Amino acid sequence: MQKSPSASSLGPGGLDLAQAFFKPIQNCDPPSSTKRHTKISVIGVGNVGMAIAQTILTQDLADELALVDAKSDKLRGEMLDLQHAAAFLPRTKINASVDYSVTAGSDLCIVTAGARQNPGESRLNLLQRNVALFSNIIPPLAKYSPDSILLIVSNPVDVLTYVSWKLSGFPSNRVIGSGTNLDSSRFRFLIADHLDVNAQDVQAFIVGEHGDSSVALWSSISIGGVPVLSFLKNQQIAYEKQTLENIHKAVVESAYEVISLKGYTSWAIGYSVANLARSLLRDQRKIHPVSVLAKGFYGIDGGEVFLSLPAQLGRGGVLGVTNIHLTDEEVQRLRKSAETILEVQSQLGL
Ligand SMILES: NC(=O)C1=CN([C@@H]2O[C@H](COP(=O)(O)OP(=O)(O)OC[C@H]3O[C@@H](n4cnc5c(N)ncnc54)[C@H](O)[C@@H]3O)[C@@H](O)[C@H]2O)C=CC1
Ligand SMILES: CC(=O)C(=O)O
Repeated sequence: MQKSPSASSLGPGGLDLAQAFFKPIQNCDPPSSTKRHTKISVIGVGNVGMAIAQTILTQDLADELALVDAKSDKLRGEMLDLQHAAAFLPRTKINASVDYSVTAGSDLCIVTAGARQNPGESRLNLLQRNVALFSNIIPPLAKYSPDSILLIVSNPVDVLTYVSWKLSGFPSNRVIGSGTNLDSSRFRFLIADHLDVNAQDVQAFIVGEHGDSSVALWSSISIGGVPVLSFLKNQQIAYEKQTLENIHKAVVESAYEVISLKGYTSWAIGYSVANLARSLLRDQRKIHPVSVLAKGFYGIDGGEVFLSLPAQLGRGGVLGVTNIHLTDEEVQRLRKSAETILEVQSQLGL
C-alpha cells in the first residue's frame, strides 16, 4: 500500500512533543476502566461500506473503526479521506488494512464486501459470486474477533447471513443480517408520505426475505399508537386493498428504481445499519426487523433459514423475537418467503 505521511512519521517523538505541550497533572485518577472501548470493523469500502462508516463516525458509535477491502489503494484513500475529517467529528481512531488482523478485538463486524446488482438484476442472482468471497472473509473475522457480533449486509443478505453463521461457528444470536430494517424504513416513509405524518410515528414492519418475497404486516401497523386497519374498520372508513398492495409493491421496487437511477443504493442502508449498530452496542433493546435464525418462529419449520422477523437487539446480539399477531394470510406469505430462501440455499450444499 502506498505510504503518505502519517502522524507518527511527521517528526521525532510524538509522545515527547505531547509532554512538552501538556504538563501532566499529578495525582489525577487513573483512566476509568468502566468505560468500554468500542471497536467496529467494516469489510468492503464501496458505496455501502463507506455510507455505513461515515454514519457511524458522525453518530459517535465507536472509539475505533477498522476498514478492510481487497483493493488496497481504494482502501487507503477512503481511510485518509475519513481521517481528514477528524477536526469535525467525535474522536474515533480509524485504521485500514487488507490484512484482517486490523479487525482484532472488534465488538461488531459489518460485512458489505462483494458484488452488487446490475440494473434489473435480483438480489438472489448475486449468490454464487458472493458466497465464494465469504469463505475468505468470515473465517478470519471469526478468528480475530471470536466474541464479536457479525452483521451481514452484502446480498442476498438472508442467505449470506446463513452462510456466515455456518462459516463462523458463532451462536445464532451473534449472527444477524440487516434484512428488512431498510425495507421497513422505506415502508414507513411511504405510509407517512401517503398520510402526511412523521415516519418516526409510523410503526410498521416488513418481514421475510430482504427481496422480492418480502411480507408487509398490515394488520399490526399503528400510527402514534392507533392501530390503522382496525381504526378504519371501527370508523367504517372504506379503503382499497389494492392501495395497500401498491404501497408494498413500491417498497419492493424501491431498490430497483434507485439502482436504475444512480447505480447503487447507499444512504438509506448507511443509516439503517448505523441504527442497528447503536441498538446492539449501546444495549438499546429496541425491536428491529432483521434477519435471524427463524426456525421455530411463526410456524417456520422447513429448515435452518435466516429471514427478517421483529427481533429485540442488545449487547448480546439477538435477545428475542417478538410475538406479533399475524393474520393467516400474513403467516402463509411469511412461510412462502422462507421456502423461497430455503430453495436458493439448498443449491449451496453447506
Ligand atoms: N442488505 C441491504 O439492504 C443492502 C445490501 N447491499 C449490498 O451490499 C453489497 C455492496 O454494495 P456496494 O457497496 O454498492 O458495492 P461496491 O461495488 O461499491 O463495493 C463492494 C466492495 O467490496 C470489495 N470487495 C470485493 N471482494 C472483496 C473481498 N474478497 N474482500 C474484501 N473486500 C472485497 C470491493 O473492492 C468493493 O470496494 C452488495 O452485495 C449490495 O447488493 C446494498 C444495499 C443495501
Ligand atoms: C440493494 C438493496 O438490497 C437495497 O437497497 O435494498
